[in-house]
Amino acid sequence: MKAPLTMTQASVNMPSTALFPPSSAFRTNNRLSETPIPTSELTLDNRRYPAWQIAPNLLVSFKYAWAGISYAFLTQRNFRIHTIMTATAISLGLFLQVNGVSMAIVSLTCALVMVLELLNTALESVVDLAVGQSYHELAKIAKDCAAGAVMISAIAALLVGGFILCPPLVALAFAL
Ligand SMILES: Nc1ncnc2c1ncn2[C@@H]1O[C@H](COP(=O)(O)OP(=O)(O)OP(=O)(O)O)[C@@H](O)[C@H]1O
Repeated sequence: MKAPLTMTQASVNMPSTALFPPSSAFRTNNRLSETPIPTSELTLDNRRYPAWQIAPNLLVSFKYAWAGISYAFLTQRNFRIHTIMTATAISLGLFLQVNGVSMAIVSLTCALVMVLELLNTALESVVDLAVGQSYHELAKIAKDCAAGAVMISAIAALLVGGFILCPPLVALAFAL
């Protein structure tokens, strides 16, 4: 039985044909049958449902990740707002010289909002891919819940930012 590859082994040892196999090999090697592959046998080259393309190395993975972030920034108004809010909160924290733990909390909370907005965008795309422009109650539930998750995280970020940044800001204002 073939031993599962680690990520490093896979990228060093795997021939490019394993990542981009011809269609016939794709079906046999990747076993696109209905037979489930035991988890212990899963490797990088026999993913149950391989993607149209798989990133061949870490650098290319980063490129795709950046493409996703750029897409969200260019197309999602809310993502742009979250980016500006994050930049403002972190700049303010640095300017007010709040302590390291507080900066970490502000950064993590802001990152959570941006991450959820990215996931919301991803989910919207998958839902649109599945149902197109037709109405479906489950599509509505999926999109509304994802939007709700973003909203809750944004409210939490505002509260965290307010609790951490407002006291030193007010103190500074009174000191002037
Ligand atoms: N296929 C669908 N079936 C049913 N309702 C839908 C469907 N597509 C969108 N909706 C409804 O319209 C709302 C807006 O959908 P849309 O895809 O425009 O999200 P959005 O406004 O871009 O969300 P966000 O502002 O978070 O990016 C959804 O929250 C949902 O209530």
